[in-house]
Formats: sequence, structure tokens, C-alpha cells
Amino acid sequence: MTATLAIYQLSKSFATRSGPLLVLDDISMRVESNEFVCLVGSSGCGKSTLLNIVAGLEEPTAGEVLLAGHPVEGPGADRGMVFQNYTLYPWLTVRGNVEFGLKLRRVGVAERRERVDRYIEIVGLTRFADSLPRALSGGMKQRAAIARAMVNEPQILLLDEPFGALDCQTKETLQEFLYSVVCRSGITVLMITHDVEEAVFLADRIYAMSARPGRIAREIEVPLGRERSLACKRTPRFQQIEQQIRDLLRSHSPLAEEAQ
Ligand SMILES: Nc1ncnc2c1ncn2[C@@H]1O[C@H](COP(=O)(O)OP(=O)(O)OP(=O)(O)O)[C@@H](O)[C@H]1O
Repeated sequence: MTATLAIYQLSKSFATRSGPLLVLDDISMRVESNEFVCLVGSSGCGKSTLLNIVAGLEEPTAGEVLLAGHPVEGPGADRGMVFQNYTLYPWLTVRGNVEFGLKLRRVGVAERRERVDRYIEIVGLTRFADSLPRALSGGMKQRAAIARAMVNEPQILLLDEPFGALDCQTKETLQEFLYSVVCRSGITVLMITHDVEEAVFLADRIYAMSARPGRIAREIEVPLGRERSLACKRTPRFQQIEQQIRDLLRSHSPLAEEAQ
């Protein structure tokens, strides 16, 4: 069910009125099977562009993306996506949203019902299965979005700032929730965020990106094991790793690069 993601020498330019805009430059990285990897970087460094290429929504200008050894050539159910802004269909209930991809893929009624119920339960929304998105809080909407991505049992979960629009407290609750779901399911995850504390809390490994054009500035192991709770954010070890990444991002920010 889970797979390794490998990105080789990937570059991306967009055509603009003033000529080609190089957004990603020679990115090589890996996410091993069952690993949780975060990509951090300042706004505009190309994180979403990179994730969209992995999702098959954008084409790279050069380089290659392999999932389980197969080239990514377009969108597919082997990758589950969750975006920052709630992308639930407003006219469908939680159940309808979670079921949507399975229906498209013509999964039989009995299996569909079993999987939908199971994933709605995993995200703690059983009582709200028949509610429309407008009746849900922001945190509940994102839990539904996570269920919708996971119900297809993808090989990798791609998360684009999934908690970016939530208040601090809800965000922390969902970080803890996501962490436990990922640890229990053993799914491979690539998540982008500009929240360094979030990345250190969730990731086994972090890639820090430089400002545009985005390049991999550093790869950082997070040696905190997989028994994490929110309390670990207050430990000196955690704060030291967080500070190291903040310093690194600052030294690669557009302002620091202009000053050189
Ligand atoms: N289709 C496009 N055409 C032209 N430029 C684009 C296009 N998509 C993105 N860009 C530019 O590419 C750069 C990187 O954008 P991207 O959204 O990937 O960055 P990001 O790191 O995800 O930023 P943020 O954290 O603010 O979401 C930006 O300067 C953006 O304006």
C-alpha cells in the first residue's frame, strides 16, 4: 500500500510575459516507504509547484518523478491529496465526499460502504457522516478531507499546508491527530509547510528549500523517534532542531540573498 517516492534533477520554469521564470532548480529528493517527510521553505519558493508536479497536476520542465519505480505522468488514485483550503464538495455530505473517488472508480457498493465507514470513523466524524460541509468547523472539514484522501488507500499522501488556515489550537489538535493516523496506518507522507515547528513535530526527515528558484538547501533528520506528543515541542532537543532550521531558512531567504 505504501511506496517510495524519488525525485531526480527536477526543474520547473513558467512562461511569463517577461520570459521564463525559473521556480524549481535541480531538485533531487526521496521519501522512503512509511516515511513522513516535510518540505519547508519561505513563501514563493516553489513548494506547491513541487507538490503539484508529484501529484501529476503540473509537468516538470526537466527531471523525473518516480513512485514505486514508475514515472508519474498525470494524476492518479495512487496519490491522495489534501490542500490548505477546504476542497470538499459543498453539495455532498461527509459520506458523499469520502465516497466520491471510490464511486468514480466503480468500487462495489458493499466494499465502498465498509471503507467509507471505516475512514470516517478513523477521523472521528461518524456522528457527522450525513452533515454537509457548511455544518462543520474548519478542523472537521480537514479531517473529512484526510478521510477522503485516505479512503482510496493511496501509496502516498501529499499534504499542501493542510492546517494553514486553522487557529493555533485546532492546528495542534489536528497535528497530533494526523501523527497518530499516519503512525497507525504506516502510510508514506510528503507534506509541505512553512511552519517549522509543525515540520519538526511531524516529520522523520525535513528538506529545507532556498528562496526562488527553489533548491534543496539542506536535508535534516529529526531524531525524535515515533512516540511524539505535543509536549515534546517544549523539550530542548526539539527547540534546538527548530532553531537550526529557522536559522537555515533565514540565511536562504530573499532578503539575506539580496544582502549578499
Ligand atoms: N502557473 C504559473 N505561472 C507563472 N508563475 C507561477 C505559476 N504558478 C506558480 N508561479 C510562481 O511560482 C512561484 C512559486 O509558487 P508556489 O506556489 O509553488 O510557491 P510556494 O512556496 O508554495 O508559496 P506559498 O508558501 O506562498 O504557497 C511563485 O513566484 C509563483 O508566483
